[in-house]
Amino acid sequence: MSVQNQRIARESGRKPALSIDGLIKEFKPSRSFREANPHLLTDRGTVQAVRGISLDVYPGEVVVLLGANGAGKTTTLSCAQGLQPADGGTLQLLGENPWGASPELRAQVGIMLQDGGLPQAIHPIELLKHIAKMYKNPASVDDLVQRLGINEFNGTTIRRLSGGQKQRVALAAALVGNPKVLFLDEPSAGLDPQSRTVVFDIIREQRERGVAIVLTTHLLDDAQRLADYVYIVKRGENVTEGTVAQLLQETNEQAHTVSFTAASAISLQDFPAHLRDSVTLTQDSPGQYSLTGELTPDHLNALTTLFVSQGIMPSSFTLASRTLEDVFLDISGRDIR
Ligand SMILES: Nc1ncnc2c1ncn2[C@@H]1O[C@H](COP(=O)(O)OP(=O)(O)OP(=O)(O)O)[C@@H](O)[C@H]1O
Repeated sequence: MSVQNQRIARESGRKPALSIDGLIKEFKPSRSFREANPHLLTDRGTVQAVRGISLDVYPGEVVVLLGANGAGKTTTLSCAQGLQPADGGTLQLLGENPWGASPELRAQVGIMLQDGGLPQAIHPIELLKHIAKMYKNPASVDDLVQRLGINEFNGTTIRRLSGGQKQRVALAAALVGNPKVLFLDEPSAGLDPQSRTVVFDIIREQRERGVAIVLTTHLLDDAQRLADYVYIVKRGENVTEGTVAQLLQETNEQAHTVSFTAASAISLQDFPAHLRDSVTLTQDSPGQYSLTGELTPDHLNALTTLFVSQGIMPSSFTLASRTLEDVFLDISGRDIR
């Protein structure tokens, strides 16, 4: 499905819970930054951290915003949450401009920040009960505490909690008000596998309830598992968008990887000449190989024929198609900037 058709399917007569159109956000950089990067400055001496990002989030879907460090994700979400004013473009959160939004609107929005943003000197359950009192129809604090295993560490103040424990409290705090829109900044960062599974289940339940969820993450495996729709941004601009299936299909339908472990040295020269062009063979670590590219059954046949002729029994052999991580690295570049 094309991006346009995908958009129509998502809209289907509904209004987005969050709509961002052409967001611009500028910062006044430090003097040293200005001197080192004059080419990045606007006429006003500012730097544009966000240069026209647009995105929509509909009720009952998980939208994942992906981008390298500094791409503008946090700035975009912070404008969408009404924490900073935009310098251009339009934002609508549940029909209102989030900057200067009414308390009624704020009560319908749950925010889980990257650094927790929680008061430090209080115990977790006391904090959650306190937050619950601010809402007319709060969620059950007991349920959240039980689901997220908060009892285990309630004897400790927030300041002394581990990173993963703080994350769990921050998620509970974002959910206490039964929000219609949920912002999750790196919700699974630092979580152990058990907590990660619980957090994923909770996110999916919120989606089933019709909550509009927007999240950022650098864990692309998590993004692939959770996302109904993905936006990829780079240097403050949209680069591409779509469902995970659509992004995988559009970028390179044919690409697969065979990973295998072989005790003997193997080279592409061992393959029939007509099968060498469309693939690459790399040795990722001693004896661990990846054959990547437009693989056909002939490539698999050539590989197993090679195993037979050289008496190799691979200790592992995996065929995988491209992942969201491959798409992201192709789009955002593989180098650190
Ligand atoms: N208050 C600020 N003053 C100056 N520059 C800022 C400010 N906030 C953000 N920036 C700059 O804006 C750009 C975008 O930052 P932002 O935090 O939105 O990126 P991000 O995509 O969330 O990155 P990360 O993945 O590292 O969290 C960066 O270059 C950052 O240095």
